[in-house]
Amino acid sequence: MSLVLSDVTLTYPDGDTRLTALDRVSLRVPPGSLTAVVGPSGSGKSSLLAVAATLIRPDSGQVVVDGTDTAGLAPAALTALRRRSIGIVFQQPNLLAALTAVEQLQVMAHLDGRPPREARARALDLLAAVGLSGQAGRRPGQLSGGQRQRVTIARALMNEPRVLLVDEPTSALDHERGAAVVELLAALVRERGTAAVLVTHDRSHLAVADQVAEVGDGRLRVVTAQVAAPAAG
Ligand SMILES: Nc1ncnc2c1ncn2[C@@H]1O[C@H](COP(=O)(O)OP(=O)(O)OP(=O)(O)O)[C@@H](O)[C@H]1O
Repeated sequence: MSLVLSDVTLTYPDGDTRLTALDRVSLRVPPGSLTAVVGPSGSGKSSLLAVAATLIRPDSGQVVVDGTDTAGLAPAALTALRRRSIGIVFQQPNLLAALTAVEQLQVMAHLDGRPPREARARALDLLAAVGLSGQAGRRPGQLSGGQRQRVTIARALMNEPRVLLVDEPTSALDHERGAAVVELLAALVRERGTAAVLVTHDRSHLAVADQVAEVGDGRLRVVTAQVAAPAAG
């Protein structure tokens, strides 16, 4: 199992008391599968992703990424695990304005200390995989919204993460382009054996998911579990 959350509780300070954002949440995401997370605004979806990304430590419960229990890790080890094993795609494509598409990906490999020549070849392959071979030399200002979001997905996959966390990647796109991005995401994670979690408000995206989890009042309920646990990874 690439990502396991067990009995995770997360609270935030709220005046004199605490607000429970996640209440004993458990979720298992196998390699090569996509789990969609849906729920109303304020139900805890982003909190769930932040905990899975090890950006926030829960009050209690366990977060296991690629077999490593993150609870006991010091900040430096946590950063290394995150860089190596977790890819994150945010709602808004946060690309660097001055860099071309291929350079956006190369930066990730550079941060991870990978050789530049190998990184460039891999970056070009990934851009081809997301349908952008012709746009590798373009800067964000020369790309459409859907193309920019594809670059962020390719970038998140650059260091071959075991876990990919995606927060509402299509909120800036029209329905058709949004559906294309989500279908591409599902195909990529299956092909690469990545365990992906996709937060979405668009129920039409649920059709491509292997597992659908619904959050409400901090609780999480897996409403469909069709995950056949592919052998890869
Ligand atoms: N840093 C914080 N401090 C205090 N409360 C917070 C903080 N972040 C989130 N919350 C609260 O925790 C709850 C869950 O928030 P979260 O952002 O996880 O929901 P969400 O489902 O992602 O919402 P949306 O769909 O609107 O993005 C909300 O009640 C929110 O107000």
